[in-house]
Amino acid sequence: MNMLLNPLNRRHRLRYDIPVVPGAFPLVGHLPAIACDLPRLLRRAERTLGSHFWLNFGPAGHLMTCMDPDAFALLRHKDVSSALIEEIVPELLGGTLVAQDGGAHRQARDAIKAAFLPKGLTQSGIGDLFAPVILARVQAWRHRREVIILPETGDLMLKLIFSLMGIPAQDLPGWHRKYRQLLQLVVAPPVDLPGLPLRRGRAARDWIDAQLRQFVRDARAHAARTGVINDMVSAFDGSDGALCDDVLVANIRVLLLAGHDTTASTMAWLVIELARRPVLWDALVDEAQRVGAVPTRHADLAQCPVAEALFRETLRVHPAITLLPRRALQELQLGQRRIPAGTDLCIPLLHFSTSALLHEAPDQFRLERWLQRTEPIQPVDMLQFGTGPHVCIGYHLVWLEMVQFCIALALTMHKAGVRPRLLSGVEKGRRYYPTAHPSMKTRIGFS
Ligand code: HEM
Repeated sequence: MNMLLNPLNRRHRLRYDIPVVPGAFPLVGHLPAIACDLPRLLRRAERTLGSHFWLNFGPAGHLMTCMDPDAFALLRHKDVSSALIEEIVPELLGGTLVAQDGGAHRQARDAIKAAFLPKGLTQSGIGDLFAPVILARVQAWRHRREVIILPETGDLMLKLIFSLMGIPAQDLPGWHRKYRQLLQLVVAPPVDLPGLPLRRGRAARDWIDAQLRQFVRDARAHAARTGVINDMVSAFDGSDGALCDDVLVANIRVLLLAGHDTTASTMAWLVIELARRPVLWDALVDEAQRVGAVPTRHADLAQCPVAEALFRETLRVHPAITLLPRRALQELQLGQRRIPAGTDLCIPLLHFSTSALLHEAPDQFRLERWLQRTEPIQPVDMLQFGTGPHVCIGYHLVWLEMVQFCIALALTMHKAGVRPRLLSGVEKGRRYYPTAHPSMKTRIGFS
C-alpha cells in the first residue's frame, strides 16, 4: 500500500541544513502518514535522509525528528521545554503540568505524584476498587462470546478512571457524554460557532471543571477521607506558595485524559497478542491458577511475572504514545548536529521502543526478555512512559491495572473452558497518532 504522502511534493528541501521529508500536503503536512503509517514513514525517512529530518505536523508546524538514541536523553535536558505541547493542544493541556517546565511544573507534579506511587495507591485501596469492576467486565465478555475489543477496553478504562475520581455510579452516563464532547477539542477546527466541535468541547470542559471544583470543595470539607482526589487536594493545600484551584482542577482533568486512550489501547493490544499466541495464553492461565485471585496490592504483583512481562512487552511492541514534542531553549548538540535555539523537536518513542540498537530481536514479541532478566528495570526499559521530569505519573497504576486485567481474564475464561481468538484483522484502521491504537473494529471471540 502507498503511504499517504503528497505525490506532487517530491522536492528535496533543507531547513537549517536538515532535510525536510518530501510528500507534505498543504495545511495537514505529513499528518495523514504520521497517523496511519508512522513506522514506515520513519524508516523511509531515515533510509533516504539520514538520522535527522523535519516532519510537518500541519497546524503545529515543522518538528525536527531525530532517530539517534541520544534524542531520548533530550527528555531529561534542562534546556529542552515542554511548552510546545500547550501550543499544539491549547484547549486541553493549557495551564497543566504536561506543558510546564521548571518550578511551576515541579510544584504541580509534587502535589499529584504521591497519590499514584505504590504506597499512595495501596493506601487509597485502588486495587480493591478496580478488581470487581474488571472482573464484572470480563465476565460480561464471557457471556457475550464475542466483543469488538477497543471500544470495550475504552469503556472499561473510563469506568476505572471515573471510579478512581470517586464519581458516583449513577452520574456515569452524564460524565461519559461530556467526556466524549471534551475529546473533540483535540481535533476541533478553530471556529467558535454554536453547534461546532470547539463550542461543544469548551462547554463540556466547563461542565467537567465545575464538577471537579465541587469534588475539591467536598474533599476539603471531609479532609479525613481517603482517595486520590483527597490526597491531591491536601498535597496542593500543603504546598509552599498557594496554587490556585484553577491549576488543581486543570490537572485533575488531565488525569482523566492521560489515563484513558493510552491504557485502553494497551489493554486491547494485550488481548490481541494473547489471542494470536496460544502459548502465552497457556502460560498466563498457569500463573492465574497459581495465584488464584486478582491481586489488589502492589506488593502482590511480584507473584505475577508472566502478567507483568505481558504488560511490558505489549507496550514495547505497541507503544501508545509514539512521539513527544519538545522545544530547544538553547543551541544543542544532537548526534552529529548542532540544533539552533528555538527548534521544535519530535522525540520518536515508537522508534526507540522497537529499535535494534536498544532491544535484541526487536520485532519479536518475546516475554523471555522480561522473565529472564536479572537486573532492575532501567529508564530505557520503560521508555514508553517517557523519562525525566515529565515521566508518566500513571506508570504504577497502569502496571497494577494491566496485571489485574490479565489475571481476571485468564481466571474467568479458563473457568468457562474458553480462550481468546482473533476473529478479524488489526491493521486496517490502525492508528499511530495522536495516540496509537489497533483497528477500532478488531473482534475477539471467546470459545
Ligand atoms: C499505557 C498507559 C500510559 C502510557 C503509555 C503513558 C505514557 C505517558 C508518557 C509517554 C508521558 C510523558 C509525556 C511527556 O514527556 O511529554 C506521560 C505523562 C503523563 N501521564 Fe501517562 N501514560 C499512560 C497512562 C497514564 C495514566 C493511567 C495516568 C494517570 C491516571 C497518566 C498520567 C500522566 C500524567 C499526569 C502525565 C504528565 C506528567 C508530567 O508532565 O509531569 N498516564 N504518560
